[in-house]
Amino acid sequence: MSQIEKKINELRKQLQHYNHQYYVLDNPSVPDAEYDRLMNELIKLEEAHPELITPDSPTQRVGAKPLDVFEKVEHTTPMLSLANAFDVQDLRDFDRRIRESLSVDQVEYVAELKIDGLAVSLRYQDGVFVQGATRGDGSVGEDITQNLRTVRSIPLAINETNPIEVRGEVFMPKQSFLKLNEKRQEQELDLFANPRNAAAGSLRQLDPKIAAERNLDVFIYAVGEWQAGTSATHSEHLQYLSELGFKTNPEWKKCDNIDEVIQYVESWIDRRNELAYDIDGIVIKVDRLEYQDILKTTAKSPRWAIAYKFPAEEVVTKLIDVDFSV
Ligand SMILES: CC(C)(CNC(=O)c1ccc(Oc2ccccc2)cc1)c1ccc2c(N)nc(N)nc2n1
Repeated sequence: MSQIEKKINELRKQLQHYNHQYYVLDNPSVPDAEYDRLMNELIKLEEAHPELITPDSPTQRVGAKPLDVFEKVEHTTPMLSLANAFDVQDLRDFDRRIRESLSVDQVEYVAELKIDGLAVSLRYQDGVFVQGATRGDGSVGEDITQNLRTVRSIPLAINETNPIEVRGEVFMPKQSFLKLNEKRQEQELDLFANPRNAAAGSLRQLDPKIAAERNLDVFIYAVGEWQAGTSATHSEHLQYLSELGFKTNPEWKKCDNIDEVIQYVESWIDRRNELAYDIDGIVIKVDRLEYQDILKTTAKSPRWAIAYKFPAEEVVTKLIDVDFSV
């Protein structure tokens, strides 16, 4: 390996580490000036040696040209939707049905925040991000790889060489949403009605340079296709996803029974305005994967998971309701 290649690989490793600290762990470990100096040094070296550029290089976030159309993508495992629960009794019914099906007295659950964004699927081959898609109808989505590459908290490379597909929610933080609408107001453009629509509208842009400016973020919450999977529980999956370099939501909680789930749900009903992003409920999943396999799924949603929906917050000002249902 030449000195140049050594230098390029060293810069990539450093920048990938700094990116992980800044965008995934929200814990910057180097001054911006130092980060920019290293990035400029890598850009110059790659400009001088374009044959050494790889798709997972930190310089390759924003694609050059806009697409004409989004290609269709078939999901190898369905991206399931969730049945809803609207009150505590619905949660107790959910738990009773599961305990009866499994003939057990107690079931452990994982409770997670339900981010109000856009569901996406990310595929990695040989540790490199190769394709990203919208949920679509659950079986067929749209290829938005170019736009997802611009989401800084989506790693372009992970330390898992087996093929793996993960699912998560892309969202726009509340502050970014307010700033974007202020800018659009100045430019006399239509305003986005809420952060979810703004995120959907950003991911539907054919030009990745526009998506790159929208400060989108992601939380990964499930493993889809993964031959090498050896975890026994969903909570182990969440820990593993984080070790692989994915941004997972830190508020998830392992609950020993449905009573603990209900405490968690009730604790968040009044706390959601503390969060930097919108949530529209809590997702509750049976933790043991063997139980998930026994319970299986109905036509479109798992029997082992449910979404507790919060009542919609009253809308103070009704803005133009932009519909970018992706
Ligand atoms: C539970 C699941 C539907 C994801 N899970 C899947 O899509 C899924 C799909 C096939 C699976 O089974 C497989 C079958 C064959 C091979 C591999 C997996 C497992 C999970 C879901 C959906 C939306 C969520 C959301 N908005 N927020 C949070 N926090 N969690 C969420 N979780």
